[in-house]
Amino acid sequence: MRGPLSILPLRCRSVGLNVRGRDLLKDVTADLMPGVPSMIMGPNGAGKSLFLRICHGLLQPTSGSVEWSGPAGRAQAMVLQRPVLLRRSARANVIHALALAGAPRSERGARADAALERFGLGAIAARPARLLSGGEQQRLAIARAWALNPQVLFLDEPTSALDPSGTRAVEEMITVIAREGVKIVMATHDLGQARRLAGEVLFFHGGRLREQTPAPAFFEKPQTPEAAAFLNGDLLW
Ligand SMILES: Nc1ncnc2c1ncn2[C@@H]1O[C@H](COP(=O)(O)OP(=O)(O)OP(=O)(O)O)[C@@H](O)[C@H]1O
Repeated sequence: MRGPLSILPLRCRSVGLNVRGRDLLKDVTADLMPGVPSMIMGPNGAGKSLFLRICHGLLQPTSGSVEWSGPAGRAQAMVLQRPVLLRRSARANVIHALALAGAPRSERGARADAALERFGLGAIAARPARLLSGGEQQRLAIARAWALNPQVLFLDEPTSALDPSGTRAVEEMITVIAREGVKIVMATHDLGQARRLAGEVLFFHGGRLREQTPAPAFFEKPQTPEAAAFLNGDLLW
């Protein structure tokens, strides 16, 4: 774990999100602990993205509470499915994020270079970020988030728009980052990907957390019929 004080566990208690009378999330209670990657799984519309957004602080729940164990401010970051990149070079995108995070001006260039090199992106540093391929853009967005030294990194379906080689490259980055001690919390509905990356699975269906289970047990013997149907390819929403 980086930094002296861990912001984990993240404690979600009876979290609900009701929009115009509809429960998009209901009674979600979970602890996100330091350690292995947590995969947020479930069919389309299950509430995975909403849960991540609430954990990250982009959305406020309408009931319940979400509490970090320490000052979380800049110690947690999120990468979206389609990352937002500025109309600047790849390197300038990382430098801009470091500036927003308050990194001293004198350090930004070196830290940006280190982040790009760390993930094999040195060759694209000077290229306009918006003209990179989808896979390169996603890797840049993850490198940019990593450059901020987060303790927790939320990823919302980071490979859903990528081809197999782009997906593999992103998964390799995520594995490296997780091994460094950064807590990964990631939504995916790609079963193969979840098997490759998950330490535990939080399975959502219909806005509810149906189970939170260590990955091997989830894939071998899920606790709920909905998760079993999902693993079988029979649960589409
Ligand atoms: N701002 C909103 N207002 C109303 N409904 C919303 C809003 N955002 C999401 N929803 C609905 O909430 C449900 C859960 O959405 P969410 O994006 O969390 O699903 P998901 O599990 O991430 O699905 P997918 O795998 O398709 O991305 C969906 O039915 C969605 O249409």
